[in-house]
Amino acid sequence: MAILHCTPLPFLSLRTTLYSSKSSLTSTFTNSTTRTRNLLFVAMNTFSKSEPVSSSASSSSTYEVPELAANDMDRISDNTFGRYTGSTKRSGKGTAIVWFRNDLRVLDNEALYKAWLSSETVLPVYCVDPRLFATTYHFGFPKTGALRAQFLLECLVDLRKNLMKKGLNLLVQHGKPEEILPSLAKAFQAHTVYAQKETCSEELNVERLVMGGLKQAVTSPEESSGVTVSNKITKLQLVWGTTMYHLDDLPFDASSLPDMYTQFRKIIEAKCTIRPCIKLPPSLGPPPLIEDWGCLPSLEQLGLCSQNVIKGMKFVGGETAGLSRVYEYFWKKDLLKVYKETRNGMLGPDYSTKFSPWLASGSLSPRFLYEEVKRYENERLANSSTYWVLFELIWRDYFRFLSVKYGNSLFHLGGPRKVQRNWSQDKSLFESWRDGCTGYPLIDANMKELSTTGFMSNRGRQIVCSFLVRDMGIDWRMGAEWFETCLLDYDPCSNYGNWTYGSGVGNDPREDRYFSIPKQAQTYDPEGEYVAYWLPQLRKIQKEKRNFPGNMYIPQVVPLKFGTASGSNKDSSPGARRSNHRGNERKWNRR
Ligand SMILES: Cc1cc2nc3c(=O)[nH]c(=O)nc-3n(C[C@H](O)[C@H](O)[C@H](O)COP(=O)(O)OP(=O)(O)OC[C@H]3O[C@@H](n4cnc5c(N)ncnc54)[C@H](O)[C@@H]3O)c2cc1C
Ligand SMILES: Nc1ncnc2c1ncn2[C@@H]1O[C@H](COP(=O)(O)OP(=O)(O)OP(=O)(O)O)[C@@H](O)[C@H]1O
Repeated sequence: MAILHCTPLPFLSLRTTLYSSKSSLTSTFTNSTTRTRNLLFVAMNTFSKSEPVSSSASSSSTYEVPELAANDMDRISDNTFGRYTGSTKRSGKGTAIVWFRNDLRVLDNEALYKAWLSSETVLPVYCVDPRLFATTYHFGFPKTGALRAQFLLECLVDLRKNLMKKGLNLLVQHGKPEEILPSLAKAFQAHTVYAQKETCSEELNVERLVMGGLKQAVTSPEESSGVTVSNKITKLQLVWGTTMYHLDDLPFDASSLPDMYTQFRKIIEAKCTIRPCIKLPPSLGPPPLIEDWGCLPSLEQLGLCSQNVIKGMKFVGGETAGLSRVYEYFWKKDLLKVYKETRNGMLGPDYSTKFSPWLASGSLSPRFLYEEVKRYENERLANSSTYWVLFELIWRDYFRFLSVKYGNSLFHLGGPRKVQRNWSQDKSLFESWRDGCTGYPLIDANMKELSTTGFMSNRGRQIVCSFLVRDMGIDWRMGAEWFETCLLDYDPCSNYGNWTYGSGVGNDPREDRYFSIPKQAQTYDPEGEYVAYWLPQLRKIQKEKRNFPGNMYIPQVVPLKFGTASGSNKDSSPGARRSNHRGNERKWNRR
C-alpha cells in the first residue's frame, strides 16, 4: 500500500485587521511566518492516500453521507426549518454578537435565539482560531487533521448560507476570539456576546480570556440606534447547549453526578424532561452593515495538506447535510427501527446513524434528534431500536457532564481515579498501530479506515483502544490524541471519556475490559468482509481465514495477552452480540 508522507507544514500566521467602523470590516490572511511544528513524530501526518486500484467495485467504492443530491438536501432542510418556525417577537435594543463555536447551526441554537431576542441587530461571528490548527498537548500531532478541517469549513459555508436564509450573514475572522470579539464589541457597541458554554479547560481558558478582553474594551459613549450607550462593558453570556438534557435540569449538581452510567440514566429518565427545540421567526434580520463578511481559509492556509476521501465514507459537512442524514436514516431508508440490531456493524454508512460528526460540530441539535425519534415513534413505530438511539445519546450527555465533574483529570494518565500503572511510549509500536501495520487485520483495517475517512465504528474504536492499551501496553493518551487529530466527530468529552473507560482509568472501575481480537473478529466480521475492504490483499484468502491469515499477511508486532489469533476462539469473554453498551469483552487482569 502506498502511504503519502506529508512533511510537517509551516504554520501560518492568521492576522486580523479590523477597522473599527461599522461599514468597513476586513479580514486579511498573511502567508508570511513559517514556524515548523515541534513534532515528536515526524511522520504524524501519514495518511493512507492511495490504495491500489482494485478490480472489485465494492473494494474501491466511496459512499457520500448522506447520499442525497444537493437540491434534495436543501429541500429537506427548508422543510425542517419550516416546522421549526414560530412567531416570537423581539423586544431588545442595540446590537448583540453571537460567537459561534461548536454550535454551527441555526436550528435550536439558544445563543443565536437569545441574541436575537435581546437586540435590534444580531452580528454572527466565527473566529478561525489558530490554536485549533496547532498540535495536540503531549505528542505533537496536528490538533485538527485535514479531514476534520475540511468538514469544519463545509459547516461554516453552510452556516453562512442558513444564516443568510434567515436574513443574517456570518462574519468570518481569523485570529483569537479574545482579540477579535472585544474589537467587534467596541466597534459595534454590542451589549452582549452570546456563545455556547464549553466544559474542558482549553475552551474554558478562551472563555476567560474573552471575558477579560471585553472588560478592557469598554465601549465609548455614543448614540446608537436611538439608545445612549455609555461606557458599558459588553457582557459575555454563555449558554448551555451541547446536550440533550439541560445541565440545569439535572436533579443533582454536576459534582454529585453518579459514577455509574446506568444509575445516571435511570435517574434522569425518571426525573427530567428534555426541553423542546426553539422555534425561530422567519427572519432574524436586519444584519449589521458590513462590507466584507470575510472569507474562509483554504486547508493549505491552515497548514494542512488537503486530503480526498477515495474510499469508504465521505461525510458532507454542515447543518443542511446533518438534517438530511436524519431524514435519510429515519424516514427515507427507515433504518431507525433496526438500529439496535445493526449498530455494532463496521462496514458501510447504514449500520448506525452516523450523526456524530454533525453533533460534534453542533450542526445537529441533540434535542432535535430526540424530537425526531418521538415523531418516528408516533408516525411509524416504537421499539427497542428507536429507544436505543436515545440511550446512546444519553451516553454522550453523560460524558459531557462527567467533564464538568472531573475537569482535567479526564485528560490525565491516571484518569479520574488516578490509577497507577506502567505505560510504554514505544514509538515504533505506536506507529504500527497508527498506520495500520500491526499484523492483526481487524486492527489494521480499522486504523486505515480512520486515517482515510476520519471515521471508525464504535465497535472498531473499542477494539483498537483495547489493543493499544492492553496488548501493546501503550500510554492511552497517545491513542486518544491520534483520535483527536483524525476523528471528524472529535469531541473532547466523548473522546477522552471513552478512552479513560477503555483504558481502565475512567470514573467507573467496572468499565475495565479486554477485547479479544479473535472473538471480536468472529462475532463482528465472520466472513472477513470488513478487513478485505480495507486490506484488499486479503481478498484472495478464504473468507473465514481473512481475519487469521497467518503468514499470508504481515507479521504480528506483539502477541495477544489473551487468546490466540489462530482462528480458534480461545477467549472466554461473555456471549456474543450482547446488547449492552460495551458488550462482548472480558474483564482486564491488571498487570
Ligand atoms: C475510544 C473511543 C473514542 C471515541 N471518541 C468519540 C468522539 O471523539 N466523539 C464522539 O462523538 N464519539 C466518540 N466515541 C463514541 C462512539 O464511538 C461514536 O459516537 C459513534 O461511533 C459515532 O457513530 P454514530 O453516530 O453512527 O453512532 P450511533 O451508534 O448511531 O449512536 C448515536 C449517537 O449516540 C452517541 N454515542 C454513541 N455511542 C457513544 C459513546 N460510546 N460515547 C458517547 N456518545 C456515544 C453519538 O453522539 C452518536 O452519534 C468514541 C468511542 C470510543 C470507544
Ligand atoms: N478541548 C480539549 N481537547 C483536548 N485536550 C484538552 C481539552 N481541554 C483540555 N485538554 C487537556 O487538559 C489538560 C490540561 O492540562 P493542564 O496542564 O492545563 O492542567 P493540569 O490539570 O494542571 O494538568 P497537569 O497537572 O498535567 O499540568 C491537557 O492535557 C489538555 O490537552
